[in-house]
Amino acid sequence: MAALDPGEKHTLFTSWARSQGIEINGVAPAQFVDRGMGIVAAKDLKKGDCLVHVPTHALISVAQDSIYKMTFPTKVSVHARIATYFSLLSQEKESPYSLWQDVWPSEEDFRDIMPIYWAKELQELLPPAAKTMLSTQKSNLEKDYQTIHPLCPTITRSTFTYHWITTNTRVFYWLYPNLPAHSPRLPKKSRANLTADDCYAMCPFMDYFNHASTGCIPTSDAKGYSVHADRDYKAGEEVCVTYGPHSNDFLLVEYGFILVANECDSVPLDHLVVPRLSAAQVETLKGDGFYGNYTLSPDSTPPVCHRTHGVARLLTLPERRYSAFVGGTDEGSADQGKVDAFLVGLLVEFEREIIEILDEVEGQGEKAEVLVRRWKQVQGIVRRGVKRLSGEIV
Ligand SMILES: C[S@@+](CC[C@H](N)C(=O)[O-])C[C@H]1O[C@@H](n2cnc3c(N)ncnc32)[C@H](O)[C@@H]1O
Repeated sequence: MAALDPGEKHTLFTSWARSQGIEINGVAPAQFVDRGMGIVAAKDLKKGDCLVHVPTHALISVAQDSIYKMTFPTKVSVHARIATYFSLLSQEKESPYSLWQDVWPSEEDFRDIMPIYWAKELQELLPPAAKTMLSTQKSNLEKDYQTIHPLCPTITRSTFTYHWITTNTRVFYWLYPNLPAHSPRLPKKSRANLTADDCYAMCPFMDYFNHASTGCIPTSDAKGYSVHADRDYKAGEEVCVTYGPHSNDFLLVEYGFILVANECDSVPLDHLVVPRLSAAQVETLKGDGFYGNYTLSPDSTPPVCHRTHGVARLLTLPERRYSAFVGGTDEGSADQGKVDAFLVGLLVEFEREIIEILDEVEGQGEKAEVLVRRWKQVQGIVRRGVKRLSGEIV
């Protein structure tokens, strides 16, 4: 349920956004109980209506004068440059973006929801996939802080962390379509060399949109970033965009929330499979491109991915049967019963572990509420996997 009058600071920011040329049509910011701010339809909307357009000159990217002129050494990531820019602005009396910065979640808000801010013992209770993602996130942040600290010693670790996480949770993918392919303003000086980590832009007002697995799909071109309605909306309904086809472990670590129903959800099985492999089997799998990323998806057919079928064959059958399967000369249906029985065994073992972990997580009280919900989802996915693989349900 949204509060339609979100308060003065949001009204002031919205007026400022309009003064920057940002078009806002029939939508407004609103406060929600469980997700901070979001966007609601301020009137009935029609599919295809342009709801928000942020012109290129209003985006904040490393190609924009104010960051480009900071002349960072090339080793400084795009993420770090943007976080540094906003960290430095936060130290100034007057910031050109103060009205925008005023409507961002506070560090206190992040402490509750973002796993990177949680106590170590709570982080230890994350599902394995989320734990791996958190570890990568922590080392990226640390690397960025260590490169920035000598260059900008006035930025404290906590200020940098806050702006790095703010950037992480609010950034849009921007391929610099307004710049020539070899512009010196491109982070790698040639469009062909860009990776996803180079393509960051902060978009004022657009960053109010919350995520849904089915929602509006933001689009960009040389003129800027836009959101069009993906369907008709009634006045008062929340309008979401989709951040991408992400699992709930990813959403939890990168954005601090999980969806109740997430059609893109899955449970990686690497922590169950990899410890069972001998060094020789690891080499074989690497050589065949079948090492790691073993995934259980509750609703796909079959419920585990092709890679998992491959590794399960290596672990249960003579190697030639595995080779025939990964080489594509045998689709492996004759061995399917044996392979499925092996997978069911793995999942039943995981289910036992989950019951113990849930006991521990439930003992952590209110601060672990999202973890309890996530582990129950994982339990549901694993149970469904067992039933489908054992033929109890289709
Ligand atoms: C781009 S911001 C969206 C605006 C944000 N809610 C705010 O208060 O400013 C992304 C953040 O919004 C929250 N969020 C987005 N979608 C959500 C959802 N479906 N459920 C709960 N929180 C969500 C998460 O905290 C996420 O890190």
